[in-house]
Amino acid sequence: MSDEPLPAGVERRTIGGRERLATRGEPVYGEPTDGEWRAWDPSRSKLGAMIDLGMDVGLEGGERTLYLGAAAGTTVGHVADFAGPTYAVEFAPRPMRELLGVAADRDRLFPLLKDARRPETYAHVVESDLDLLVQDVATRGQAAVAVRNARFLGDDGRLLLAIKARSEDVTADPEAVFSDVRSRLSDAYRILEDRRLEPHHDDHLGIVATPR
Ligand SMILES: C[S@@+](CC[C@H](N)C(=O)[O-])C[C@H]1O[C@@H](n2cnc3c(N)ncnc32)[C@H](O)[C@@H]1O
Repeated sequence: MSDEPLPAGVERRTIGGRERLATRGEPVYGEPTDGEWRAWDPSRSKLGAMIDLGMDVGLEGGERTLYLGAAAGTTVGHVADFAGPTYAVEFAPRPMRELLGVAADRDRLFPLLKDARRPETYAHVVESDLDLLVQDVATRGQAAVAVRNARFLGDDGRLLLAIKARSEDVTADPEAVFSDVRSRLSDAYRILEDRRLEPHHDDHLGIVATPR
């Protein structure tokens, strides 16, 4: 838990007898609720973990957002509760079906069944000059995906990136993987902060960066 300011629309509230991160919206994954507020579980969300651990994510609320690796909408549902228009890219049809249900309750969430390695296939739909790019694809080549999608961010935009070490190389030392990712990202980004996401997620690195 930390004193970093939270984006408008994200609060620490007592739900179910303890203080938790929360956003206002329809429940998505059986999370505890209190009135309109629903708990944001950092152990099920890399972005939730980054915020809970006090990383300076630089969000204010209302950001125009591209989210890569949306899965069934656990995290992007929270993002769409506090952000502006939120484009959610996912390439697997099965989680996409659930994501469509999450979007049905959120008029700012736009699911796209697309491959994040091929941004040219959604560049005609997604706005440019975005405020925020969130990425959690957990597949090999995570840095390359972030670099390819930098084109959507405005000069002052933010990248909030989760890197899963085992997705790059199950046998490698996670610190060696993270060091390689930092170096590859430097083609397109300046890293502002990074930290490991334990105890919420083992062998993951959270990165806050801005375009070069
Ligand atoms: C760790 S899960 C994401 C969890 C999600 N971010 C959350 O917190 O709710 C990774 C997701 O990224 C998707 N994914 C992986 N590579 C992708 C790609 N190239 N394009 C689009 N989606 C991809 C996977 O299908 C999977 O659903």
